[in-house]
Amino acid sequence: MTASRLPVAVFGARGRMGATVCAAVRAAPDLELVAEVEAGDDPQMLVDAGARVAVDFTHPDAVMENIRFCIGHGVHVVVGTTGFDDARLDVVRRWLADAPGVGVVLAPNFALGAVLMMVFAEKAAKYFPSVEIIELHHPRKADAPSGTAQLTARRIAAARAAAGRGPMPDATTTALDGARGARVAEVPVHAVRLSGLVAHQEVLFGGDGEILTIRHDSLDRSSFMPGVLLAVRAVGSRPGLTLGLENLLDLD
Ligand SMILES: NC(=O)c1ccc[n+]([C@@H]2O[C@H](COP(=O)([O-])OP(=O)(O)OC[C@H]3O[C@@H](n4cnc5c(N)ncnc54)[C@H](O)[C@@H]3O)[C@@H](O)[C@H]2O)c1
Ligand SMILES: O=C(O)C1=N[C@H](C(=O)O)CCC1
Repeated sequence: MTASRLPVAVFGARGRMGATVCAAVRAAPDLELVAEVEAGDDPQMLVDAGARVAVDFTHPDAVMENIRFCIGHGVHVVVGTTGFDDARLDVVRRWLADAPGVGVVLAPNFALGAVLMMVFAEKAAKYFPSVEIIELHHPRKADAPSGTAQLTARRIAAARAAAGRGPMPDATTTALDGARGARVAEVPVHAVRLSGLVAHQEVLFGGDGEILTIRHDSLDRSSFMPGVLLAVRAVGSRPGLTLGLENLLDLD
């Protein structure tokens, strides 16, 4: 007897990430792609198709409505779309409170190496007086700075605060606005957009006579697929909000 496959829908199915996710779901023997939802489609199509999990790689302006719809219809959601702040996360938690048993896994970066980069950066944070982040992405990226850079900065800031580290000693005066990057939780973040890039980030830590650089490069969107499929398979057994792929990995 063949075990039944998990029915999966994809929001943003014709986008750069969505198309890659559709191909990965089609190629997975335990998953079945039952709905490809694009801008302008009625999301009811995924419910009618029997989807148990929906994956969202759309746009920060579209993702909240898609999540609300799925939670309201008892469909678990894997969210890769960026643009989440604490206020948005609270809204998702409120929706989930009215839908016991429904899970949402949300991660700004599903690449294993990027998750490890954030974990290592968090660990290094308390040892260095200075830190800056440079994120580099393809030129059609909608948002800046990236969700990954923002999460990395917040984690570094929290680790510095927990270790009792004060403000960074580095100069901030500039002749031109923006020359020192944007501040995310006091960490300078610099966003590069350049043809030829996919998704890259460097975290630079500076101390007395030494620099530690932690760098991750996604050279192809296939780098995100193992993480996305892991989340698709796990989300149904994780009611509530799971923030970050690291929660699904054994990182001990
Ligand atoms: N978490 C990760 O690992 C990861 C990796 C890559 C990209 N991203 C994020 O994913 C998002 C999408 O990136 P992309 O490069 O694929 O963008 P893209 O512009 O190539 O694709 C987005 C697609 O979503 C569609 N869309 C817009 N509104 C929609 C709606 N309401 N319903 C259904 N479809 C809708 C668009 O028509 C488009 O086809 C961005 O926020 C990006 O930062 C996250
Ligand atoms: O291509 C993008 O857009 C990406 N966005 C994520 C982010 O904003 O952190 C990371 C992966 C690629």
